[in-house]
Amino acid sequence: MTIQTDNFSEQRIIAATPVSPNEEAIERALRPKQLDEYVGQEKIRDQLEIFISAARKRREALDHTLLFGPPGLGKTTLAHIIAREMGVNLRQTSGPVLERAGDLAALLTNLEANDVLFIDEIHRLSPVVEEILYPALEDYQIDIMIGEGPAARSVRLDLQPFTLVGATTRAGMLTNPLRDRFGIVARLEFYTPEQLARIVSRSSALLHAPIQDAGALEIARRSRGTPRIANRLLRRVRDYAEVKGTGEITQEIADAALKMLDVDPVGFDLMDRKLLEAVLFKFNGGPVGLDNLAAAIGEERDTIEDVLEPYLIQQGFLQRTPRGRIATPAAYMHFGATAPRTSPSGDLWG
Ligand SMILES: Nc1ncnc2c1ncn2[C@@H]1O[C@H](COP(=O)(O)OP(=O)(O)OP(=O)(O)O)[C@@H](O)[C@H]1O
Ligand SMILES: [Mg+2]
Repeated sequence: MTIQTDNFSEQRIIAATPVSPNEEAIERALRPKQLDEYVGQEKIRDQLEIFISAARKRREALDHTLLFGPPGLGKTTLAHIIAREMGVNLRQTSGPVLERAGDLAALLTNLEANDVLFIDEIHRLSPVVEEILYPALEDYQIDIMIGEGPAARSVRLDLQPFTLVGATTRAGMLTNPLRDRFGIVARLEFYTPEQLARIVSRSSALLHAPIQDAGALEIARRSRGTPRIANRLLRRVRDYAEVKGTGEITQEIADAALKMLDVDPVGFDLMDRKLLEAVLFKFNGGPVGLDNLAAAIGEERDTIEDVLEPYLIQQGFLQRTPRGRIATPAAYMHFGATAPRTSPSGDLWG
């Protein structure tokens, strides 16, 4: 089987981003609507519960909230939950969509008291739009220019108090002044297999697909810590169960279906294996720089950094060092190879 590498995420079964508009519609249907349906991320949930109930008691807007973490971990879901728990409207937009200052001004002036403005990919706001946002966040005011040329003048408008919820896969790419204006900063973590199994079971109930606990756990273990992937694998396994089995998702059915999809027992697909094999065998375990790695596997830097690497690093197969990426002994073991006794930096592996 050959894989096109220029837009692999469109066909990659374990892509962490939605693969089609159709998938987004399915996701909406599976999305938890309240905080107590939201699985995992306990720390964030506990904090939000307190902050939301305090804000509601005071009848104030919730503090501006930044959600960050790899794709598919539930940022958009959480933004919707926040608005719902606050009992307010949610207006949604994204960094790249807001091209001109006027686009943002139009949104801001239409907000009602304590509403949530959700800006996805907030690290991609243009500087002119960001300028408008600062006073809006701080004082609920914006300055807009009316007219052009010598007759132009600036008018100050008062806004209703509101909550900005920003989401990003790249907190490091936010400008400091923007980051400083968020009172609540929540970093989403990868989910454990047990948490993902709960998500899979909940989703199968919503899809009316019978599933055994062991089947849910098998899907969960192979979902790269990511609910979006778990829900996608569930849908493919359900197809397999309906055609090749009785319809019920058992561990055997899940295992066979995922094998067929080339998702290995730890959830790596062809792209993960390609990346790790390149580090291990083309670059002798590293260190290898991001650009060299990107060229070797025919993938974009951003995709490697945002989508592929975070899980490999979190699982301890890969490390980022100042001199580049290095493969760990776990990576050697996964491919049945023997790790060198010393790490690429010269230390003995612990
Ligand atoms: N904590 C959770 N509990 C249950 N389901 C979840 C949870 N988090 C995410 N999901 C499911 O995973 C899907 C993807 O989540 P969501 O769209 O919120 O991710 P995201 O972080 O916004 O991704 P992206 O970075 O691509 O925008 C949702 O449709 C939802 O069904
Ligand atoms: Mg999202």
